[in-house]
Amino acid sequence: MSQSASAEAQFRPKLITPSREQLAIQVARERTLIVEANAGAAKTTTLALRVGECLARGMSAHRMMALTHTQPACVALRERMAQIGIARPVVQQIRIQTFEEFSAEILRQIDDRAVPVASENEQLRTHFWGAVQRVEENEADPWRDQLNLPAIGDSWFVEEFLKINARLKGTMRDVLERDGRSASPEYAESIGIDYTQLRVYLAYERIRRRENEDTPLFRGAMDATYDLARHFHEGASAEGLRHWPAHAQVVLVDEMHDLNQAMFRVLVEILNTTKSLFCGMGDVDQVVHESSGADAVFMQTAIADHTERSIQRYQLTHSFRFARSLALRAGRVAAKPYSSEAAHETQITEQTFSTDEECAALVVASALAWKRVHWRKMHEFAILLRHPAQSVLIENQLIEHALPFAMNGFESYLKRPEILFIRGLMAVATDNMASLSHEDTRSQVLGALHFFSGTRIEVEDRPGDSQATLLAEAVHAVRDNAMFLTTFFDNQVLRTAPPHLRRRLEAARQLAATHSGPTFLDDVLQALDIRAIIHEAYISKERREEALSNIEGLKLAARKFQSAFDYFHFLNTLEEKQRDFKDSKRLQIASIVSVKGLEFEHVIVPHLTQGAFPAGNGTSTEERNLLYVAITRAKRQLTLLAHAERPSVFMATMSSSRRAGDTDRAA
Ligand SMILES: Nc1ncnc2c1ncn2[C@@H]1O[C@H](COP(=O)(O)OP(=O)(O)OP(=O)(O)O)[C@@H](O)[C@H]1O
Repeated sequence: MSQSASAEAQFRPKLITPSREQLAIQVARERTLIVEANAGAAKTTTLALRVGECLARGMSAHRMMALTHTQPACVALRERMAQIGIARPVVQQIRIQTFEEFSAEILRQIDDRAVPVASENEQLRTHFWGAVQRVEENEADPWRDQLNLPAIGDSWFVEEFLKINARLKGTMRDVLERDGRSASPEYAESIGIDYTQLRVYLAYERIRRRENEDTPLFRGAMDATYDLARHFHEGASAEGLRHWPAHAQVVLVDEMHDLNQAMFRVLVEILNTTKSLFCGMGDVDQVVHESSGADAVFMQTAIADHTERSIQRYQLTHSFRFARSLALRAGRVAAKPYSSEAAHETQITEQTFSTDEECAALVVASALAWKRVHWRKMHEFAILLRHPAQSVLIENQLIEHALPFAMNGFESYLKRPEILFIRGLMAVATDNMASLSHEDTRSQVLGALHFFSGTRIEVEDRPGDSQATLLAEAVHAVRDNAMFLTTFFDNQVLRTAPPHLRRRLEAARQLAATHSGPTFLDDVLQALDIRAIIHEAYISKERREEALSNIEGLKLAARKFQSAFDYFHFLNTLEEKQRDFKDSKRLQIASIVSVKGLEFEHVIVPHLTQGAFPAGNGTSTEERNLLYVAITRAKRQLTLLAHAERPSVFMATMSSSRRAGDTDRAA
């Protein structure tokens, strides 16, 4: 096959020599290809090779299109095409878009007016609180007694809502499954969500879609794909739409494993209305967006089931990103054949720890060792975490060792609401805003004070204004003037906090204003009864535990300073300094999900403890896929840190015959 495919190929790439697997895909004559590829096995590059081949055979770039999930993926695909020798002006003619951009472009011809895009979650929050208000005021709801509406500012509820919103739209479940049924608690349960959340979702969608008019009021992330998919689902046709790719000859989809129902519905419409050659690339073991409806099923028979096409399957099994040592482990995790054609080595190191402090110390030692050799390339060192709370001790130690870092996928623990709440309280108690010098930090602190104390903002002469509007104004005010925080605390927080909480807030403020010394922070937290505050503020057990670990981390770090004030001032200076560092000088602390598709020279995966990673008792597919994504980001070095007594079951999965502490070098 390799010789004939090679002889048949009319496109000769620059810089690389395609492997046998790549060549087979490059020249394949079948109309509908699905390529199952391993991580780092050159999906993007091979799509570029196929484009090169189609161009060499006389097809026009104007009639080619590629759909991806993210902007960086579009850029990467264009870059890869140029790298292998497709002229840049030709690359520019190819329609390469995210599903969302494509859908938005098509909808512009369908909408009867321009629809604003709400790109920030902050913008959606206002509509979200509007939806909560609607549900609250709806006396006609027969299941009203089953509602459990959030207090204004409950960021956990908003966060959950945003996830549910993404999931219901990604899976289109409410569109596909309601079928005339009423939105009852029973129905909510059948689609796996809480009744209150369902009600809020429906109210939110009514606001967004102007009580179900055709053209919505606004679109949030992924709403264009959902709206277009619904448009087709309701029977509308793509015919006659000016920017519809009716004449497309080549249609490509990268990261096909991340397709959800809404994207798939749009893709089906393209496949059914064109005579195009289709090639979709994906890795079923990289599905980690199940929560927004991503489903490997769309790489299986779905296309054959919904179009007239029959599918031909190909594979890409050799990694070019990392060497055989890691390919073997990745293959064991995903239970599939995996080899490597990388020209470099990948070193794998396994170490054990007995306490979380020890684990953090190993991470930092590894980062320092990397820095000694590669100080210019700190951004190529990535610490990949399964849970946000795992960053606490690591951040503390990185700060101690003056190692700058950037966070990806979640906030630094010092920016999480419970810590901001304490920082705000301290600043107010001492009437000194010097530790909150940045306006962003101040506005986050105000939000945290508001949230944890359950404040209901009241402004004279404006009884009709919504809480969301008043809060937004308060945030605006504190950005301009730091001292506004004290005004807000006195006039809003203390005035409306329930009596038991007000007493505790006043006691903590008093203590903070008059005491100092090593036990100072512990005493203030005790006066506050921070446990009770966290318990009241968060509904989820997981979130409460995470908040308490964040507080413990804060206490530990503050103990190393003369007083907690010194620590908060130190933090402030550090925040200022971190802003000055170029991204290339900062190592990365990231959630695994946020680094999909990226690669780093050195990846470290700490906290491989049974119960932490995999979380809970199980080894669900999602946990396994997360591990797979994490380890396959490494190019030259992978460090795995496992608990000495309770190692993650994944350690055994990955290395059948290795002992902990072994260092493995293989080409
Ligand atoms: N034939 C080849 N010879 C050498 N290197 C190659 C070849 N094909 C691709 N590569 C290199 O392999 C690396 C990984 O390729 P690519 O990014 O396309 O993988 P991917 O499958 O899209 O990754 P992921 O699974 O993370 O999304 C790139 O650095 C690319 O330049």
